[in-house]
Amino acid sequence: MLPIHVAKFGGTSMADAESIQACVEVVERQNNPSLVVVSACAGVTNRLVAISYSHTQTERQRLFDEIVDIHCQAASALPKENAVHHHLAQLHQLLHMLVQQAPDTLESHQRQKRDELLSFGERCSSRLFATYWSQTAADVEVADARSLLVTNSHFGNASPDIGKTREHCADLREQLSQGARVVTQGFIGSSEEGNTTTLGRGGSDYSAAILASALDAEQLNIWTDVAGIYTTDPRICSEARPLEQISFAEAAELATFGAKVLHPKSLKPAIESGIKVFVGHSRYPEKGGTLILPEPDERPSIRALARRKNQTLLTVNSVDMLHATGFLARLFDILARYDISVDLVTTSEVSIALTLDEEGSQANGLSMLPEAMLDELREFATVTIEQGLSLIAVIGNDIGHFGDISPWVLEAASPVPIRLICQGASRHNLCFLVADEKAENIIKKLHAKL
Ligand SMILES: Nc1ncnc2c1ncn2[C@@H]1O[C@H](COP(=O)(O)OP(=O)(O)O)[C@@H](O)[C@H]1O
Ligand SMILES: N[C@@H](CC(=O)OP(=O)(O)O)C(=O)O
Repeated sequence: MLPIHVAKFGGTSMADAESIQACVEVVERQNNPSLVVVSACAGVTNRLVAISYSHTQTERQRLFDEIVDIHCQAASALPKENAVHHHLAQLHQLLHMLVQQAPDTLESHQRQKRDELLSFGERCSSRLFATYWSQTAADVEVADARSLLVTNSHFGNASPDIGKTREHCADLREQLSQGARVVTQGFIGSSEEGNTTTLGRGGSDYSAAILASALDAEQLNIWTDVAGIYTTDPRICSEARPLEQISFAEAAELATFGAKVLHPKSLKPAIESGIKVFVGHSRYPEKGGTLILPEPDERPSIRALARRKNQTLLTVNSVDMLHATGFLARLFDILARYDISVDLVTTSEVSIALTLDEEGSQANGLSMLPEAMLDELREFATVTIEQGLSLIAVIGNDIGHFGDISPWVLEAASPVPIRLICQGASRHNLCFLVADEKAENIIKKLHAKL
């Protein structure tokens, strides 16, 4: 019996009938028993998020109609009499009931209901994938991820319970080893109380990694719309090159600093379980891809560049900070209470500058700078907010330990002012902030020297 593989297909690979059929071919070409984990069809989750924040019924109905259209398009290559049309109609009916409800006023209820709403994207796409698959193969089943992946009740950004998930995956492991073809949903899980949860935007990679670990899989294959991890986002720089290999640590840094191709959390379960991760193109699997390994053959000092747009720089200035203890603890406590995660930090005698990831929060419809939080900060400090910044990360190995790359960065950025620069906390990156509109050009200049 060959070891189990997990194949994850992202929203771009699930965009329409033709793309889904290409994914089925990819899976059918694999020799190993594979669990397929799918994301919602491209554009569906964004619309579901928009529904959950929209206060007008007309807007909600319009978004719902667009979702139905996306699914009908995706099902268009299936015979009219196929049961999937009936299944989709049932799911759409359930979704419509949620769409018609006015948004809840209680934030905690709202979060729980939002996760229920967001789950429909993957619930529909998994059904579509399984149906296309069953056109060419027997014994295709859909496993509800909510009976496999157990999480806490942190709706919108739930954390997995690895032990319980493992227990819940025992039957699935058996089924796969007996040759069953199983499709499940990425992104969604269930709390112990049985409520639907989601793992955060882009979380299907994370689901796939958690399930791969729970199934003792040998390899996790992430199939997307690019032939692997590139030296930088090929949409920014046409000169970007695919990387044959990259280390877990470098890939994690790339993902954290904006390379959408991989979810930042997805590597942890893979590292812990020693699972190899491969990233490839679902339309052109023959192009090869990137293997993420603990020890790649080469460890160049600069491997790749990443960019995260829409960064907010918060500068908190207070003379109380001078020689004071507990100041940072107080500041971070306030941020944590408002669920704000901090990225880069620099400090001086009386001020601290930190970046907050606005793009990620906006994708979830959240405000990055709630007034109540700013009021609490203003009780003991002056607060300055700068927006419209891009974080550029230079990623590699032993950065700052053997030779200094900052002159190279400063030269590429010049004459654009650098608002903040961070190096030293990790051997794998150097990060800096510049105005959003200047970032692409700087990346191209830096990339030309890679
Ligand atoms: N370093 C990188 N290498 C490859 N792709 C990258 C990189 N940085 C950003 N990307 C972007 O990530 C996209 C794939 O991620 P995403 O759109 O989330 O795919 P999926 O729908 O498969 O989850 C690519 O189209 C590419 O533009
Ligand atoms: N559908 C979810 C989960 C996901 O991972 O999607 P994708 O694989 O298309 O990034 C989202 O859009 O957030």
